Amino acid sequence: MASCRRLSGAGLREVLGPAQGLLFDCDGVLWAGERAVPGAPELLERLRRSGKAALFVSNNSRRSVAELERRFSRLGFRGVRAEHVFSSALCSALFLRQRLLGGGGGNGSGAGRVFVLGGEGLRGEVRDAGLRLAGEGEPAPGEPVRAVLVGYDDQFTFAKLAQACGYLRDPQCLLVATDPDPWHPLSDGQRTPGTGSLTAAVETASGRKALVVGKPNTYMFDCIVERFGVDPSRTLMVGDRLETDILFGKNCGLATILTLTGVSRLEEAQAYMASDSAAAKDLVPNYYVDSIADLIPGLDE
Ligand SMILES: Cc1ncc(COP(=O)(O)O)c(C=O)c1O
Ligand SMILES: [Mg+2]
Repeated sequence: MASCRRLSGAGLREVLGPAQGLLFDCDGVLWAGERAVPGAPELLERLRRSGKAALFVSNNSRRSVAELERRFSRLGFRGVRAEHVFSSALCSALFLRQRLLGGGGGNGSGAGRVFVLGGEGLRGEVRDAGLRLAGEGEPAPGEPVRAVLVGYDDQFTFAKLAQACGYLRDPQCLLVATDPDPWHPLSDGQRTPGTGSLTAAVETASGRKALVVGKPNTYMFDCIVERFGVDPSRTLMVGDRLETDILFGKNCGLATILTLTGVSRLEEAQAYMASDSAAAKDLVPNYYVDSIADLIPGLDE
């Protein structure tokens, strides 16, 4: 059972030594806004030197993985390539390709279109997966919209909501959401709405329930396993949000580490641990650290 133990001293080597690799959430773990967490770039460098894999799983659907690769580099993380990054934008596009094209490639003709609530980063991933977007390209009379994809859309409007609901009257039209995140912290202590809040609006207005691709759903891990041979028993999940990252780790059979540089507080993890509910226990991390820089002493020189 998860025990929410501080990871320090000899415990660091005990836990990191046998690990083949680590999965890192991004926002709140590696960086906050435009600022890298102090020591995080050095940790990744040390992991590389120790021969341990580092892969990245983010619920942020704003950017394409190509943009995320540039962000890593801009914030001082060296050697992170796009193929190491599994964002909810990329994985939602892969999920839709599987559902609408049966996993095959092609130009998406005949699969119907996808109505995307989201920005250019998300739209680009859907196009790159070989799917066609509603409202783009050659008009094909009568071509149905086969899926509504809800992502982070800072241009969300009543008109778009109404349009999505129109498509969802067709029971064949899928309702898919990139991630369940309700809100995100801003640097001034305020909060900004996340995709989960937009998805709730679409669910309420359409009477449908969305398939949510991002963490805590295990789909991202399925994508990772398909691309890289990952052994869950030798992989650690590091995250800052209990309800997404830590539950994702638990759902995938990974040991989990909560870092306190982001959304969730230690007291919340302790409250879940003290709860009688079995579901609450799934949100308790195995370990916690103040910052991922605290992992550095557990690695060989
Ligand atoms: C729009 C959006 N979605 C999701 C996230 C969460 O991303 P991650 O899973 O990397 O913490 C953020 C973080 O700031 C965000 O701004
Ligand atoms: Mg995070």
